[in-house]
Amino acid sequence: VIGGSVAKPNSWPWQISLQYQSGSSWYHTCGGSLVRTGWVMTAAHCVDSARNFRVVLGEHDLYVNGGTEQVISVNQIYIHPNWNSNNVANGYDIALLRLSSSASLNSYVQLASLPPADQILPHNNLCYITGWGRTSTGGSLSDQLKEAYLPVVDHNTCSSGGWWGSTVKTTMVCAGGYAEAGCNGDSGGPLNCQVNGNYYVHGIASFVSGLGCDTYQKPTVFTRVSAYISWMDSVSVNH
Ligand SMILES: CC(C)c1ccc(NC(=O)[C@@H]2CCCN2C(=O)[C@H](CCCC[NH3+])NC(=O)C(F)(F)F)cc1
Repeated sequence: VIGGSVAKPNSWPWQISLQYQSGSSWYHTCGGSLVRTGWVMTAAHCVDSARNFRVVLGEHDLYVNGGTEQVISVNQIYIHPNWNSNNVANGYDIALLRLSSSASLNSYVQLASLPPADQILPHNNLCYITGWGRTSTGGSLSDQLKEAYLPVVDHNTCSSGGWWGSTVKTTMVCAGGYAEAGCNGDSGGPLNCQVNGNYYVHGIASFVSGLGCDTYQKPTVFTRVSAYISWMDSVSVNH
């Protein structure tokens, strides 16, 4: 996350850290959201490599054991069937992770609220991106979970010339401030949007400009969660 600030610990209790094993160590690679006690929602591009993954819930500082963490291994990965790892602009950058055991819900670990199917937020709707991603383009990951104010940029604006053009589809949500943005390592994490006073996860961090995370008129692009409610229901009801 570029800009914004360190979040109050566990104030986004559905946020998870997705980690992969290399040797005997584990590394943060992406964010994600707990959507059922046994299911995590993340980006397809986070899990389309043959790696061993685990999920850390109730996390704040990646390098400090705060005593609220729950570490659970990933049993099964369900990537959207239409996902094409060679073309993130096609969309479908969404995956569901089946956990090997159920998370215990408490004040540090809670389920995300998902929007109703097909809900589209208005321009400038209040949203926050959260994550442990790079804090500057090419910089290092954040030790502690960060949050940044990222208002919605409607499709009309986001897909216009000089902005993302036709790279952005209606199955995506754009959000961006001027100094604030998602960055590498925030992938898969939530865009937390306030609707009638409550926060809903409306986006899954998908891509930013290859020229830099906070490039002018290239807001952060998220998978639009409300476009995939039926797919998620079909996966979880059948597995
Ligand atoms: C032209 C279009 C298809 C396109 C647009 C932007 C990109 N951006 C990128 O590839 C930049 C550079 C480093 C990783 N990155 C990203 O945008 C990565 C992964 C993208 C998945 C594609 N492999 N995503 C993120 O950093 C984010 F925003 F989710 F936190 C790639 C392709």
